Amino acid sequence: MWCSRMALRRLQKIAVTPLNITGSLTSNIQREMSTLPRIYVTRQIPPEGLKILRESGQVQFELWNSDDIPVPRKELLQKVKGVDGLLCTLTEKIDAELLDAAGPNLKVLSTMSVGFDHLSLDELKKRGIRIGYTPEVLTDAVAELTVALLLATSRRLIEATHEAKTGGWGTWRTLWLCGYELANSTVGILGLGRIGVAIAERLAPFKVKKFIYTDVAPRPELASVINAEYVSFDELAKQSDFLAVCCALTPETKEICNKNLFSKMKKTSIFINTSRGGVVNQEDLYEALSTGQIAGAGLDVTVPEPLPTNHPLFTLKNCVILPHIASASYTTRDAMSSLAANNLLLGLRGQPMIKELKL
Ligand SMILES: O=C(O)C(=O)CO
Repeated sequence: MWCSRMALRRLQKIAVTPLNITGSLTSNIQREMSTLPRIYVTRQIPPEGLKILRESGQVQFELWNSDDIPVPRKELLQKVKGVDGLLCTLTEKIDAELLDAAGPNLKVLSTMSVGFDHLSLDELKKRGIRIGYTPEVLTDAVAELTVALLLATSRRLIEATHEAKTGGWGTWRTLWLCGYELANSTVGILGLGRIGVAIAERLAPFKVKKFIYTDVAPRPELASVINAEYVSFDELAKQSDFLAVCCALTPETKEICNKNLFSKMKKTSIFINTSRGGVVNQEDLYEALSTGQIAGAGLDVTVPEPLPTNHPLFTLKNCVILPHIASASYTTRDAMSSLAANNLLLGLRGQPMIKELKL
Protein backbone atom coordinates (compact mmCIF):
# COMPACT_ATOMS: atom_id res chain seq x y z
CA MET A 1 0.00 0.00 0.00
CA TRP A 2 2.80 2.37 1.04
CA CYS A 3 4.65 1.52 -2.13
CA SER A 4 1.69 2.13 -4.35
CA ARG A 5 0.99 5.53 -2.70
CA MET A 6 4.58 6.51 -3.29
CA ALA A 7 4.27 5.36 -6.83
CA LEU A 8 1.09 7.31 -7.26
CA ARG A 9 2.65 10.46 -5.88
CA ARG A 10 5.56 10.08 -8.22
CA LEU A 11 3.18 9.50 -11.04
CA GLN A 12 1.15 12.62 -10.24
CA LYS A 13 4.32 14.70 -10.23
CA ILE A 14 5.45 13.30 -13.50
CA ALA A 15 2.08 13.47 -15.17
CA VAL A 16 2.02 17.29 -15.17
CA THR A 17 4.97 17.39 -17.52
CA PRO A 18 3.48 15.74 -20.56
CA LEU A 19 6.73 14.73 -22.18
CA ASN A 20 7.72 12.65 -19.16
CA ILE A 21 4.53 10.78 -18.65
CA THR A 22 5.70 7.31 -19.39
CA GLY A 23 9.38 7.76 -20.05
CA SER A 24 10.80 6.93 -16.63
CA LEU A 25 8.08 4.86 -15.02
CA THR A 26 8.41 1.31 -13.81
CA SER A 27 5.93 -1.19 -15.18
CA ASN A 28 4.13 -1.21 -11.79
CA ILE A 29 3.50 2.47 -11.97
CA GLN A 30 2.40 2.20 -15.55
CA ARG A 31 -0.15 -0.39 -14.61
CA GLU A 32 -1.46 1.79 -11.80
CA MET A 33 -1.51 4.78 -14.11
CA SER A 34 -3.59 3.02 -16.68
CA THR A 35 -6.41 2.53 -14.17
CA LEU A 36 -6.78 6.25 -13.43
CA PRO A 37 -9.06 8.39 -15.59
CA ARG A 38 -7.08 10.51 -18.03
CA ILE A 39 -7.72 14.19 -18.27
CA TYR A 40 -6.31 17.01 -20.36
CA VAL A 41 -5.99 20.56 -19.05
CA THR A 42 -5.80 23.06 -21.89
CA ARG A 43 -3.98 25.83 -20.00
CA GLN A 44 -1.65 26.37 -17.11
CA ILE A 45 -4.50 27.33 -14.80
CA PRO A 46 -3.84 29.10 -11.44
CA PRO A 47 -2.04 26.85 -8.92
CA GLU A 48 -4.99 26.11 -6.62
CA GLY A 49 -6.78 24.10 -9.30
CA LEU A 50 -3.69 22.20 -10.34
CA LYS A 51 -2.98 21.35 -6.69
CA ILE A 52 -6.48 19.93 -6.31
CA LEU A 53 -6.04 17.75 -9.39
CA ARG A 54 -2.55 16.67 -8.39
CA GLU A 55 -3.45 15.82 -4.82
CA SER A 56 -6.71 14.09 -5.60
CA GLY A 57 -4.98 10.86 -6.53
CA GLN A 58 -8.00 10.39 -8.73
CA VAL A 59 -6.71 11.32 -12.15
CA GLN A 60 -3.66 11.36 -14.34
CA PHE A 61 -3.46 14.61 -16.18
CA GLU A 62 -1.62 16.27 -18.95
CA LEU A 63 -1.39 20.01 -19.20
CA TRP A 64 -0.67 22.56 -21.89
CA ASN A 65 2.06 24.12 -19.85
CA SER A 66 1.64 27.78 -20.78
CA ASP A 67 -0.59 30.65 -19.78
CA ASP A 68 0.73 32.98 -22.46
CA ILE A 69 -0.13 30.98 -25.55
CA PRO A 70 -3.32 28.94 -25.94
CA VAL A 71 -2.83 25.35 -26.97
CA PRO A 72 -2.71 25.18 -30.80
CA ARG A 73 -5.81 23.52 -32.21
CA LYS A 74 -3.80 20.72 -33.88
CA GLU A 75 -2.08 19.87 -30.62
CA LEU A 76 -5.39 20.00 -28.75
CA LEU A 77 -7.03 17.60 -31.20
CA GLN A 78 -4.15 15.18 -30.64
CA LYS A 79 -4.04 15.53 -26.88
CA VAL A 80 -7.75 14.95 -26.25
CA LYS A 81 -7.72 11.53 -27.91
CA GLY A 82 -9.19 9.02 -25.50
CA VAL A 83 -9.40 11.34 -22.47
CA ASP A 84 -12.11 10.84 -19.83
CA GLY A 85 -12.24 14.48 -18.81
CA LEU A 86 -11.28 17.86 -20.18
CA LEU A 87 -10.62 21.09 -18.32
CA CYS A 88 -10.67 24.07 -20.67
CA THR A 89 -10.82 27.85 -20.66
CA LEU A 90 -12.90 30.21 -22.80
CA THR A 91 -10.26 30.27 -25.55
CA GLU A 92 -10.87 26.69 -26.65
CA LYS A 93 -13.72 25.95 -29.02
CA ILE A 94 -15.35 22.74 -27.86
CA ASP A 95 -17.22 21.62 -30.96
CA ALA A 96 -18.09 18.45 -32.87
CA GLU A 97 -14.62 18.18 -34.38
CA LEU A 98 -12.98 18.25 -30.96
CA LEU A 99 -15.48 15.90 -29.37
CA ASP A 100 -15.04 13.45 -32.24
CA ALA A 101 -11.27 13.65 -31.77
CA ALA A 102 -11.70 12.97 -28.04
CA GLY A 103 -13.88 9.94 -28.65
CA PRO A 104 -16.41 8.12 -26.49
CA ASN A 105 -14.39 8.06 -23.25
CA LEU A 106 -15.00 11.76 -22.71
CA LYS A 107 -17.67 12.05 -20.05
CA VAL A 108 -16.96 15.35 -18.30
CA LEU A 109 -16.03 18.81 -19.49
CA SER A 110 -15.16 21.53 -17.03
CA THR A 111 -14.70 25.09 -18.24
CA MET A 112 -12.93 27.67 -16.10
CA SER A 113 -15.43 30.35 -17.05
CA VAL A 114 -18.95 31.48 -16.37
CA GLY A 115 -19.56 32.04 -20.08
CA PHE A 116 -20.17 29.00 -22.24
CA ASP A 117 -20.52 30.42 -25.72
CA HIS A 118 -17.29 28.57 -26.67
CA LEU A 119 -19.08 25.24 -26.11
CA SER A 120 -21.31 23.55 -28.66
CA LEU A 121 -24.03 22.64 -26.20
CA ASP A 122 -26.00 20.54 -28.70
CA GLU A 123 -22.98 18.39 -29.47
CA LEU A 124 -22.18 17.93 -25.78
CA LYS A 125 -25.77 17.02 -25.01
CA LYS A 126 -25.94 14.56 -27.89
CA ARG A 127 -22.92 12.75 -26.46
CA GLY A 128 -24.17 12.84 -22.87
CA ILE A 129 -21.13 14.83 -21.69
CA ARG A 130 -21.63 16.62 -18.39
CA ILE A 131 -20.51 20.25 -18.13
CA GLY A 132 -19.07 22.13 -15.17
CA TYR A 133 -18.60 25.92 -15.18
CA THR A 134 -17.69 28.68 -12.73
CA PRO A 135 -20.52 31.11 -11.97
CA GLU A 136 -20.79 33.17 -8.75
CA VAL A 137 -17.11 33.02 -7.74
CA LEU A 138 -16.37 35.81 -10.23
CA THR A 139 -19.41 38.02 -9.63
CA ASP A 140 -17.64 40.47 -7.29
CA ALA A 141 -14.58 40.87 -9.48
CA VAL A 142 -16.64 41.41 -12.64
CA ALA A 143 -18.98 43.90 -10.96
CA GLU A 144 -16.05 45.82 -9.53
CA LEU A 145 -14.30 46.03 -12.89
CA THR A 146 -17.53 47.08 -14.59
CA VAL A 147 -17.86 50.01 -12.19
CA ALA A 148 -14.21 50.94 -12.77
CA LEU A 149 -14.69 50.82 -16.54
CA LEU A 150 -17.90 52.83 -16.34
CA LEU A 151 -16.22 55.58 -14.34
CA ALA A 152 -13.08 55.54 -16.49
CA THR A 153 -15.27 55.99 -19.57
CA SER A 154 -17.78 58.50 -18.26
CA ARG A 155 -15.17 60.66 -16.48
CA ARG A 156 -12.69 60.28 -19.34
CA LEU A 157 -9.84 59.03 -17.17
CA ILE A 158 -7.76 57.52 -19.97
CA GLU A 159 -7.92 60.71 -22.05
CA ALA A 160 -7.12 62.74 -18.94
CA THR A 161 -3.96 60.83 -17.98
CA HIS A 162 -2.84 60.97 -21.60
CA GLU A 163 -3.30 64.76 -21.67
CA ALA A 164 -1.46 65.15 -18.36
CA LYS A 165 1.48 63.08 -19.57
CA THR A 166 1.79 64.55 -23.04
CA GLY A 167 1.64 68.29 -22.39
CA GLY A 168 -2.06 68.85 -23.06
CA TRP A 169 -2.53 70.05 -19.49
CA GLY A 170 -2.59 73.85 -19.77
CA THR A 171 -4.50 76.16 -17.51
CA TRP A 172 -7.52 74.91 -15.57
CA ARG A 173 -10.44 75.19 -17.97
CA THR A 174 -14.17 75.32 -17.32
CA LEU A 175 -15.32 72.62 -19.73
CA TRP A 176 -12.14 70.70 -20.48
CA LEU A 177 -12.46 66.91 -20.09
CA CYS A 178 -15.96 67.18 -18.68
CA GLY A 179 -17.86 63.92 -18.51
CA TYR A 180 -21.08 62.53 -17.12
CA GLU A 181 -21.85 61.75 -13.49
CA LEU A 182 -23.81 58.96 -11.90
CA ALA A 183 -25.68 61.15 -9.41
CA ASN A 184 -29.34 61.48 -10.46
CA SER A 185 -28.81 59.21 -13.45
CA THR A 186 -30.78 56.26 -14.79
CA VAL A 187 -28.74 53.10 -15.10
CA GLY A 188 -30.00 50.41 -17.47
CA ILE A 189 -29.02 46.76 -17.31
CA LEU A 190 -29.37 44.55 -20.36
CA GLY A 191 -29.79 41.01 -18.99
CA LEU A 192 -30.38 40.96 -15.26
CA GLY A 193 -28.55 38.20 -13.41
CA ARG A 194 -26.21 37.98 -10.44
CA ILE A 195 -23.64 40.22 -12.11
CA GLY A 196 -26.17 42.91 -13.03
CA VAL A 197 -27.42 42.98 -9.45
CA ALA A 198 -23.86 43.19 -8.09
CA ILE A 199 -23.09 46.10 -10.42
CA ALA A 200 -26.23 47.96 -9.33
CA GLU A 201 -25.45 47.37 -5.65
CA ARG A 202 -22.06 48.99 -6.17
CA LEU A 203 -23.48 51.90 -8.18
CA ALA A 204 -26.35 52.73 -5.81
CA PRO A 205 -24.12 54.65 -3.35
CA PHE A 206 -23.19 57.00 -6.21
CA LYS A 207 -26.78 58.35 -5.86
CA VAL A 208 -28.21 56.75 -8.98
CA LYS A 209 -31.83 57.88 -9.35
CA LYS A 210 -33.26 54.80 -10.98
CA PHE A 211 -32.30 51.31 -12.11
CA ILE A 212 -34.11 49.80 -15.08
CA TYR A 213 -33.53 46.50 -16.84
CA THR A 214 -34.72 44.32 -19.63
CA ASP A 215 -34.52 40.60 -20.16
CA VAL A 216 -36.56 37.90 -21.90
CA ALA A 217 -39.01 38.15 -19.00
CA PRO A 218 -39.22 40.13 -15.74
CA ARG A 219 -37.03 38.78 -12.93
CA PRO A 220 -38.85 40.16 -9.89
CA GLU A 221 -36.78 38.40 -7.23
CA LEU A 222 -33.48 39.77 -8.49
CA ALA A 223 -34.98 43.13 -9.43
CA SER A 224 -36.36 43.65 -5.94
CA VAL A 225 -32.83 43.46 -4.49
CA ILE A 226 -31.88 46.63 -6.36
CA ASN A 227 -35.33 48.13 -6.77
CA ALA A 228 -35.09 47.93 -10.55
CA GLU A 229 -37.98 48.47 -12.93
CA TYR A 230 -38.60 46.12 -15.86
CA VAL A 231 -38.85 47.98 -19.17
CA SER A 232 -38.93 47.10 -22.85
CA PHE A 233 -35.74 46.96 -24.89
CA ASP A 234 -36.63 50.27 -26.55
CA GLU A 235 -37.33 51.98 -23.22
CA LEU A 236 -34.01 50.71 -21.89
CA ALA A 237 -32.29 52.38 -24.84
CA LYS A 238 -34.25 55.62 -24.49
CA GLN A 239 -34.04 56.08 -20.74
CA SER A 240 -30.56 54.86 -19.81
CA ASP A 241 -27.84 57.39 -19.06
CA PHE A 242 -25.56 54.43 -18.51
CA LEU A 243 -26.29 51.11 -20.17
CA ALA A 244 -24.46 48.04 -18.86
CA VAL A 245 -24.61 44.87 -20.92
CA CYS A 246 -24.70 41.79 -18.70
CA CYS A 247 -26.40 39.17 -20.87
CA ALA A 248 -24.86 35.90 -22.05
CA LEU A 249 -23.97 35.51 -25.71
CA THR A 250 -26.53 33.22 -27.32
CA PRO A 251 -27.98 33.03 -30.84
CA GLU A 252 -30.76 35.34 -29.55
CA THR A 253 -28.40 38.00 -28.15
CA LYS A 254 -25.82 37.96 -30.96
CA GLU A 255 -25.29 41.59 -32.04
CA ILE A 256 -28.36 42.68 -30.12
CA CYS A 257 -26.56 45.96 -29.49
CA ASN A 258 -26.68 47.40 -32.97
CA LYS A 259 -27.77 50.58 -34.73
CA ASN A 260 -31.36 49.94 -33.67
CA LEU A 261 -30.28 50.25 -30.01
CA PHE A 262 -27.67 53.00 -30.43
CA SER A 263 -30.02 55.20 -32.50
CA LYS A 264 -32.53 55.23 -29.63
CA MET A 265 -29.97 56.07 -26.94
CA LYS A 266 -29.33 59.58 -25.66
CA LYS A 267 -26.41 61.56 -27.10
CA THR A 268 -25.13 61.83 -23.54
CA SER A 269 -25.29 58.15 -22.69
CA ILE A 270 -22.46 55.75 -21.90
CA PHE A 271 -22.46 52.15 -23.14
CA ILE A 272 -20.57 49.50 -21.12
CA ASN A 273 -19.98 45.88 -22.10
CA THR A 274 -18.29 43.34 -19.83
CA SER A 275 -20.20 40.27 -21.08
CA ARG A 276 -19.15 39.11 -24.55
CA GLY A 277 -18.05 41.06 -27.61
CA GLY A 278 -20.44 39.10 -29.80
CA VAL A 279 -23.49 40.86 -28.35
CA VAL A 280 -22.36 44.07 -30.06
CA ASN A 281 -22.27 44.98 -33.72
CA GLN A 282 -18.93 46.77 -33.63
CA GLU A 283 -19.39 48.61 -36.95
CA ASP A 284 -22.63 50.10 -35.62
CA LEU A 285 -20.94 50.98 -32.33
CA TYR A 286 -18.11 52.71 -34.18
CA GLU A 287 -20.68 54.70 -36.16
CA ALA A 288 -22.59 55.68 -33.00
CA LEU A 289 -19.42 56.78 -31.19
CA SER A 290 -17.81 58.61 -34.08
CA THR A 291 -20.94 60.53 -35.03
CA GLY A 292 -21.82 61.51 -31.46
CA GLN A 293 -24.97 59.39 -31.39
CA ILE A 294 -23.81 58.24 -27.94
CA ALA A 295 -21.20 59.83 -25.67
CA GLY A 296 -18.86 56.95 -24.94
CA ALA A 297 -18.30 53.23 -24.66
CA GLY A 298 -16.28 51.07 -22.31
CA LEU A 299 -15.56 47.56 -23.58
CA ASP A 300 -13.86 44.73 -21.75
CA VAL A 301 -14.78 42.28 -24.49
CA THR A 302 -14.56 42.49 -28.27
CA VAL A 303 -14.64 40.44 -31.45
CA PRO A 304 -12.06 39.18 -32.07
CA GLU A 305 -9.93 38.92 -28.96
CA PRO A 306 -7.35 40.27 -28.98
CA LEU A 307 -8.77 43.17 -30.99
CA PRO A 308 -6.17 44.07 -33.67
CA THR A 309 -4.33 47.24 -32.71
CA ASN A 310 -5.33 48.84 -36.03
CA HIS A 311 -9.04 48.35 -35.34
CA PRO A 312 -11.04 51.59 -35.90
CA LEU A 313 -12.45 51.47 -32.34
CA PHE A 314 -8.92 52.11 -31.04
CA THR A 315 -8.85 55.44 -32.88
CA LEU A 316 -11.72 56.84 -30.83
CA LYS A 317 -11.05 58.91 -27.71
CA ASN A 318 -14.50 58.13 -26.40
CA CYS A 319 -13.99 54.36 -26.49
CA VAL A 320 -12.12 52.71 -23.62
CA ILE A 321 -11.02 49.17 -24.44
CA LEU A 322 -9.72 46.65 -21.91
CA PRO A 323 -8.27 43.22 -22.75
CA HIS A 324 -10.98 41.01 -21.19
CA ILE A 325 -9.89 41.39 -17.56
CA ALA A 326 -13.21 41.62 -15.70
CA SER A 327 -12.57 38.54 -13.56
CA ALA A 328 -8.83 39.11 -13.32
CA SER A 329 -8.20 39.35 -9.59
CA TYR A 330 -5.88 36.83 -7.94
CA THR A 331 -8.59 35.71 -5.52
CA THR A 332 -11.18 35.20 -8.23
CA ARG A 333 -8.93 33.43 -10.70
CA ASP A 334 -7.80 31.04 -7.94
CA ALA A 335 -11.44 30.42 -7.02
CA MET A 336 -12.35 29.77 -10.67
CA SER A 337 -9.42 27.38 -11.01
CA SER A 338 -10.37 25.45 -7.84
CA LEU A 339 -14.02 25.28 -8.80
CA ALA A 340 -13.18 24.04 -12.30
CA ALA A 341 -10.92 21.33 -10.85
CA ASN A 342 -13.48 20.23 -8.26
CA ASN A 343 -16.28 20.18 -10.83
CA LEU A 344 -14.19 17.90 -13.01
CA LEU A 345 -13.29 15.48 -10.20
CA LEU A 346 -16.88 15.29 -8.97
CA GLY A 347 -18.13 14.72 -12.49
CA LEU A 348 -15.65 11.91 -13.05
CA ARG A 349 -16.82 10.28 -9.81
CA GLY A 350 -20.37 10.42 -11.11
CA GLN A 351 -21.38 12.84 -8.36
CA PRO A 352 -23.22 16.18 -8.70
CA MET A 353 -20.80 18.97 -9.55
CA ILE A 354 -20.65 22.13 -7.44
CA LYS A 355 -21.71 24.15 -10.48
CA GLU A 356 -23.09 22.08 -13.31
CA LEU A 357 -24.68 23.40 -16.46
CA LYS A 358 -27.87 21.44 -16.92
CA LEU A 359 -28.77 20.94 -20.54
O1 LIG B 1 -15.65 33.47 -17.05
C1 LIG B 1 -15.89 34.07 -18.10
O2 LIG B 1 -16.82 33.74 -18.85
C2 LIG B 1 -15.05 35.18 -18.50
O3 LIG B 1 -15.37 35.93 -19.37
C3 LIG B 1 -13.78 35.38 -17.76
O4 LIG B 1 -13.96 36.35 -16.85
